[in-house]
Amino acid sequence: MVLNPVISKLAGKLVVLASASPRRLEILSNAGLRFEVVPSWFKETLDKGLFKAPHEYAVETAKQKALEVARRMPFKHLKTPDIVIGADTIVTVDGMILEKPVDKEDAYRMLSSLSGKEHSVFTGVAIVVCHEKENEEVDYQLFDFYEETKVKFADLSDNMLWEYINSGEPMDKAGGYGIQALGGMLVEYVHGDFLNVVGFPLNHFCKQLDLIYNRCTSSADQESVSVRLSHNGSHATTIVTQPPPGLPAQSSHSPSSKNSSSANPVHKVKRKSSESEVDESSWMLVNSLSKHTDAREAEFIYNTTLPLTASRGQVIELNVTEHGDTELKKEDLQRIIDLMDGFKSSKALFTASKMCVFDLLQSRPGLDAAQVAQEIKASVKGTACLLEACVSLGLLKSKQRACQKPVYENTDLSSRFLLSDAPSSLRGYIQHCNDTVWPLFSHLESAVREGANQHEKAFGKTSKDMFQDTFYNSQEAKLRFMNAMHSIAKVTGRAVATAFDLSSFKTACDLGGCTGAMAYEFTKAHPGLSVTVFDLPAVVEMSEHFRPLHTDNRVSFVAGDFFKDELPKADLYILARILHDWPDEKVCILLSKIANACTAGCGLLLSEIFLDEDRRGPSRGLLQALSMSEGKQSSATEYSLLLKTHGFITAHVRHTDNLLDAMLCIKA
Ligand SMILES: Cc1cn([C@H]2C[C@H](O)[C@@H](COP(=O)(O)OP(=O)(O)OP(=O)(O)O)O2)c(=O)[nH]c1=O
Repeated sequence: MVLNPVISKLAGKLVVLASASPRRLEILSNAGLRFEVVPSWFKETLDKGLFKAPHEYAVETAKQKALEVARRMPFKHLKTPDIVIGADTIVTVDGMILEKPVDKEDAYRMLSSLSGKEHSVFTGVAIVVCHEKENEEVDYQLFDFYEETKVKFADLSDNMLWEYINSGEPMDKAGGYGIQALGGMLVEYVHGDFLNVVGFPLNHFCKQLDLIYNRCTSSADQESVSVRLSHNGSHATTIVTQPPPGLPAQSSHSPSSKNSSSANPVHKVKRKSSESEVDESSWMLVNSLSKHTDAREAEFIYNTTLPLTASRGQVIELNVTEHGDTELKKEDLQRIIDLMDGFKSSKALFTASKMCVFDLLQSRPGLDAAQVAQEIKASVKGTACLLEACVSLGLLKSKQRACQKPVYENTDLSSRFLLSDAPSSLRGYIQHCNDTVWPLFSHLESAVREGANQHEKAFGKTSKDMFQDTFYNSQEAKLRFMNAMHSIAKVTGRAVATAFDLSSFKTACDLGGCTGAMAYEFTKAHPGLSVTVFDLPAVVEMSEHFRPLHTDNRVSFVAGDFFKDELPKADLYILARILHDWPDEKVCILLSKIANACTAGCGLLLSEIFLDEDRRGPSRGLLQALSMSEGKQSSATEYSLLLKTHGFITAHVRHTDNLLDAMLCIKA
């Protein structure tokens, strides 16, 4: 192809975009590049004061984003990419660097500082080329560059600014505006690459790829630094050959050049001293990325005492710890054992919970096995085994005085999550897992063979309407199901409710909001918000039982079927754990109804487990899919594209550390 000879060179390679930006995804996929998205976990917290020029900050951040993903993938995704692309966009005005606003006031400050003036938008881009060697070693080559575009804003009145801010558009964009959408109306002129402002300088990127793939024949010719990373042991290895600002550089790079290069972190190893130069002024960035260390938590320490340097193009090899291999094998074995025994642990938890062991030991700590057996009406032998198993799982503690029988009490974990009346009780959901999910999973092989749910085999019912057949077919089953939804919503609700600034919304409607547990979390988190819970009449009539003791009247209930009936009017619709259960046709009906009920600027807050873009995790979401409901599990991008077809623009995506992720979309 003449138009994209370089892009087509990447066909067949595993190209990874280390970015959660939907704009970058769109620009690169529009250019015909095929790639996976693995958003970087690198936190954009480099000290801006340490950089001589703003673009250096953007380039360094882009590098860190790309390297974090390049380093993480062999461990977490068990595959090594061929190329990782990272980018960082910043806006600079009057010597200040503007990134994404943290709230509306911040957006106002940013936009008013841009009003009537010309400013610069810089995007730093890093391309990490990975060469996998024998022994699972990886050489990294790093290429980076930046692009500057000048943008002039018209004079903006306060009214205009606030209307724009209230559209929700500024919040995930550098400088608080999106030139490609409503923000385009604020702009008088653009000098330079427009796509650079949107987040990715495509033209410069193609030129850079051309340099890498067409012009250079050997790595030594290129403006890059190679680093070899070994990941076949318990420690990863890499060394930094070029320090961040403030530390002495080992190799010069021209400040006027838009191409600079460096390579990066990680180590805890023995090095082969013969393969490196020794230099008193050298330094090394050390990151203890041990087998227990998650890259997200890894802490970087500057260690000025290690005399190790490298220059451009030089490959440095470091050894892993001598015991790396042995440790890994032990770990592997343990992992398999944990997987084999996983079902036993689950069932022990379900049984102890069902037999009220945790409630009993909360009210009467210090009982021995015989006393517990008597209370739960079970055999002493069986109870003793169950209690000991719970101790081994960290759910109970046992104490034993000399010559006496052991006595039991709850751990902090069980007091928090396993008591019937704990604020974060998961007992209802655990019971649902025992009574409903467990029987379904015992027919997993049939489910996999048939690609269909196993309700009939597990419960003896046909499942045209799963909810009616399984969850609402008796008063008792309905209460059990509502209890399950209530407990999970109470545990996840706060993280979802506080994921975004919702102050511009006054009324919300929680579709399929069940007992209102999520709705109460939303009203707690947002004092100006009232929430209507919309659910089936059979559910609404029972919702009284779940009403919290202390509440004002900002949560109300309306009975109806969201596929058939008119939806209550609201500024914001909430869909939490709904879409994954329904087939595409039904999802389409529901989203069309929401879209029709929304005027421009209305919000849709979607909360689900978002799969990683490469569908390799999280396992909670992928295991949930095995129950073979008619719906499916999707990634944030897939949800975002789905909602786009219904006229919603994704404003923010949040991967919470809780059980559910969230996405806020605005009706265009
Ligand atoms: C100025 C401007 C920025 N932007 C966006 C591009 C970037 O997505 C964002 C700047 O934030 P970045 O930190 O560069 O990127 P990101 O947080 O969106 O994604 P990641 O860190 O995972 O790579 O601002 C626009 O969409 N339009 C604009 O006009």
